[in-house]
Amino acid sequence: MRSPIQPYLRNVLDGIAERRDGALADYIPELAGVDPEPFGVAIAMLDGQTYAAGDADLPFTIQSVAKAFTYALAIRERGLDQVLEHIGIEPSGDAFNRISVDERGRPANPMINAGAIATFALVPGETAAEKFSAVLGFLSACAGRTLTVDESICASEWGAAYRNLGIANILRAGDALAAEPAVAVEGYIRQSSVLVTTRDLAVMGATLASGGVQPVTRERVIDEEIAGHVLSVMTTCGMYDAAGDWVSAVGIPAKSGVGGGIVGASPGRIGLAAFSPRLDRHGNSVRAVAACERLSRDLGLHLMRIPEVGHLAVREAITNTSVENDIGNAAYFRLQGTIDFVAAETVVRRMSSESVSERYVVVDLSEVVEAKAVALLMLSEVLGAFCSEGKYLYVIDPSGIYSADDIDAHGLAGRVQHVASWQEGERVARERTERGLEP
Ligand SMILES: NC(=O)CC[C@H](N)C(=O)O
Repeated sequence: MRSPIQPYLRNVLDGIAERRDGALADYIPELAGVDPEPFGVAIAMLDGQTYAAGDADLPFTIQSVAKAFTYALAIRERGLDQVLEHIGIEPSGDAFNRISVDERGRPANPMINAGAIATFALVPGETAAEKFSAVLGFLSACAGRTLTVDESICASEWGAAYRNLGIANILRAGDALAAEPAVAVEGYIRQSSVLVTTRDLAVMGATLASGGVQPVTRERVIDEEIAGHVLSVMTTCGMYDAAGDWVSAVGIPAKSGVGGGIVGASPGRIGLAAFSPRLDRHGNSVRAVAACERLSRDLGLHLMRIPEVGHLAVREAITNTSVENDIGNAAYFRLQGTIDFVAAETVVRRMSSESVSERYVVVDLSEVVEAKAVALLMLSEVLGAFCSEGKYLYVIDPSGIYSADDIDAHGLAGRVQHVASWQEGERVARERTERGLEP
């Protein structure tokens, strides 16, 4: 059977393709000559499956989309504190090519040119080539294939790099650039000239969306903490002076480039990308912005419009049964899904609201996908209270959601037992009772 997703993406393109407003970036001579018509869109699931339509496999220069990834690399190599010493994380409200520095002389954020040049300077290596090779290696690791450079666009931008060299010189004069201006700008321009496809960008977005694991190679390229930080800065600064519009209309951490590409990373969900060369006055692709807006709306990806699923956390609860059930008069709580704070609140409210008359309490976690630390803490509190009432506690936990270590850490060692099934719980409970053991 054919997946409905590919035709859907085709439909997204068809609805936007007639838009021809916007203009090519012309301050880079070679970019002014690219074909303005291509239009591609792609999404990548966190297991590496991709869906694409239009010109999604056509290569174009990554330009400023690289900034988000080089920033991740610099943090991985230097640590967040050192990177924050050099580059702020406040939206500048200015165009991407302005010398936006804060009162400490740091570039306002890493997503504008000033901040990206300072970020590139922090990448390990002495020369532009050494630093660039680390960047190319990282971009390739995120894309899951070896990326290359468009040499003619690179040379063209380097030949007209007056503004970026000016920015770098001012940063260096203010002690805010950790390399010689020419080294930082040369490497930064090479990084901007890396060729990617829309599909590559979607996969790279998925790498950030998954918390740092490349979905195809399964390589962990950055820590979850770093991924979360980068996504935050993309949310507030990734679309330059259109960030406010972007967050309200699309609500997905993203980064655009003057090559016409936009990468988006919907945390824990998907990576997405769109590409078309004509740009709006902010330097963001007109059609790619429109495509991302449509995807966000149709696929329900807006960060501020998360469906509330916590109320489904308790799938089944059997308490205060007068009849003997399978496990000899046990209370049974079957949980499901991802248990975060909101879900755990429904669980503990349910467990503690009624006085549970049964002597055995079974908590079945076999359909729980993940439990956050706060959820285990809350569950442990309630189980601890059951314990003090003299109940026997059993956990069915085939995928190790509530490990022996967690149980220990919450002071319930020896009081909560893992069992494979209801039946095993009953057997263990009977044996203990027969041997006169306390719960
Ligand atoms: N916004 C962008 O994509 C700008 C990148 C481009 N290489 C520049 O520095 O001007």
